[in-house]
Amino acid sequence: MTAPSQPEAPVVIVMGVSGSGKSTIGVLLARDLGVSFTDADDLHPIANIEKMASGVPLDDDDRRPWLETVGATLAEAERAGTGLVIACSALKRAYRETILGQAPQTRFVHLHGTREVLAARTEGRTGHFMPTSLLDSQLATLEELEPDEPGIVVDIDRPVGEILADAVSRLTTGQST
Ligand SMILES: Nc1ncnc2c1ncn2[C@@H]1O[C@H](COP(=O)(O)OP(=O)(O)OP(=O)(O)O)[C@@H](O)[C@H]1O
Ligand SMILES: O=C(O)[C@H](O)[C@@H](O)[C@H](O)[C@H](O)CO
Repeated sequence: MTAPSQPEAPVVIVMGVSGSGKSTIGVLLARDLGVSFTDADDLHPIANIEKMASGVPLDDDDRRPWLETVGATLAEAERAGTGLVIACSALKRAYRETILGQAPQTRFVHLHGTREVLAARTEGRTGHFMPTSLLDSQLATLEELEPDEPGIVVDIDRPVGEILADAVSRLTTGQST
């Protein structure tokens, strides 16, 4: 499907479960699209970070104010015409709809991988608050990006450069899932 019109400065959420590469790909995607980058992990209330760090998954109530902040941040980028890439898990369709209610031009890049690849990635990093033990809850919560949602699904089982090139090319030609 081809989107009807593409804003010159895109507003994009790089989404997916913990360890899917949102921060890694998001910062590079922002660079290539010529817009700023924000990591939604930096928008979580401290209580949410402490909860995840202690091995307890967030629930809808924990995520609600955070998603409002993410949506408001994207809406401001839309209004100002600056564009923005945000790395944000956006695991459920209802969360994505909340964000679209605030920032309707948002497009999603869903970084998609198997549990095996995801576990290898989270186990391979150090100094991050999110324990690998929460991966199963992240996967159980995830509702994959569907064809009628605005965005693309990108396979993460390949080098960063390939993922990035695929995402840039499909976003800039207006492809959707
Ligand atoms: N394509 C890739 N190939 C190999 N390693 C990768 C790839 N993408 C990301 N990584 C590595 O996987 C780990 C997880 O990536 P990253 O931190 O970007 O994920 P994330 O989705 O932002 O995670 P979280 O949501 O938990 O913060 C990092 O150590 C990163 O360097
Ligand atoms: O919705 C959630 O449960 C959270 O956003 C998590 O996904 C983490 O913040 C992120 O993945 C960092 O590890």
